[in-house]
Amino acid sequence: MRSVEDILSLIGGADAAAQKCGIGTEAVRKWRQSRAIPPKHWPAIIAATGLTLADMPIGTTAPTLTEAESPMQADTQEQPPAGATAALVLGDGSVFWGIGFGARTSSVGEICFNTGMTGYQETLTDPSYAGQIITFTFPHIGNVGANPEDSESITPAARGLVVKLDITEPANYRATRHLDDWLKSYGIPGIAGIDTRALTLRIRDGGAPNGVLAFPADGKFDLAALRAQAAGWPGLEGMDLAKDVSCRQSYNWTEGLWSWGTGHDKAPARKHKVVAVDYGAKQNILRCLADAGCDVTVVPATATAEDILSHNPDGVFLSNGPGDPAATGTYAVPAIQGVLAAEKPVFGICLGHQLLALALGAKTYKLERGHRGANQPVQDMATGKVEITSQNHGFAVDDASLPEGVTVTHRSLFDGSNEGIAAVNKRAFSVQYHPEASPGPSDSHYLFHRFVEMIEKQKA
Ligand SMILES: NC(=O)CC[C@H](N)C(=O)O
Repeated sequence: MRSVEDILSLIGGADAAAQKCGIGTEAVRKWRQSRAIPPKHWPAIIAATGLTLADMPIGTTAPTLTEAESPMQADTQEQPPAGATAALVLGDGSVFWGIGFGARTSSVGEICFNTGMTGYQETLTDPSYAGQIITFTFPHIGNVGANPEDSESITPAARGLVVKLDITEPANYRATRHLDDWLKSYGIPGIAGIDTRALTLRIRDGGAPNGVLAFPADGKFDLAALRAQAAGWPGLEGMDLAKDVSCRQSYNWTEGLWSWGTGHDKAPARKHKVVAVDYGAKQNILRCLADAGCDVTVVPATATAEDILSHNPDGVFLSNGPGDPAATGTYAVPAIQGVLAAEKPVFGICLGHQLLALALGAKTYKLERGHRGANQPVQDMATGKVEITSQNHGFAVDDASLPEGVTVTHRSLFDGSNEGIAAVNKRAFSVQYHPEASPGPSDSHYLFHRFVEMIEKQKA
């Protein structure tokens, strides 16, 4: 990172800088005072100096955005500012200009934010992000590159990423690729130089907007068309995406958890037959099940109760996945009801939790703002203990709709929403958060053992 003074001298002084950025010298005085240059001016500075995003002075204290300074104001300009190569265009017409990376293409989806400080590769490959463009609030994205071991799926489902700083050269011994190169190979576009703090505040206050991330190969932006595309996207509500990201055929899972030195271990003795319904399963869930002694057969999202029961499972696992649970429920609910009627122990995570709730007769709804990050506190209602959890969901189970015999086992300490249920007279439970979090807190690993204990009791 360069200092403001350094940059001003490269440009030829405060007056030249003010002119290049189309602002007054008073504004440049503010840069000096705060020792930071607001991101909206970075493209012009980069164009004038040949520096990179990594050189931009971000300051040591978080800047307070006043109305006048808000990048949202400046970024509604119709022409790309000097140096801008990509744009994030929201359904309400606002435009954030920035610098593109990854694949030169454009994609449309819901713009959400994730507050995790680690695990961008796991996040980008979590199939539950299908249909979404992820804003990372943590600024150092790309610093550990990408590697073949940390993916949660074979093909990433996220539609794009929005970051503050340019992605740097990887600095980690496990890195085998630069994140930019990795993104290109999967056709995922990214945009840097965005004031992610301002964008996140906007999502927090106004809900997750739909938008287009455009990084056109020819450098041309048809804003009217991009605005129409963003506004015309139907949104995640009512959208079934699980069957798009699910496996097409059943298969057996054998890999265990990752450890230093040995990588992904082979799973220990497999004592219980578990069928995992793949609505977009994160692979570390399958590893956790295998590690807990389960012989896992993964079946497609559209598997019927008959298909599932034909494997003669000791227990059935319902995976996480993208989209609106109510939409996926049209085929998943009858299958889960059939499994419950056969009195098989059931464990669900995230979308699997929502689908179990629907199968038990409850309802789900879209959260005003989703939970996405690795530091989400959840209370276990039975013990009063607080778990720090990893989460990624935009829908939730409506407590008020839970039928008799279904209890709330966990609750979010952020907004009080439902984080877990158990069906008292059936061997079925589920959580909204991700106990397999990789990387992330491991407070909730006990849930995999709870599932195995449930299976053992049923077998005894
Ligand atoms: N991670 C998940 O399984 C997400 C579930 C669901 N698609 C939601 O957003 O709430």
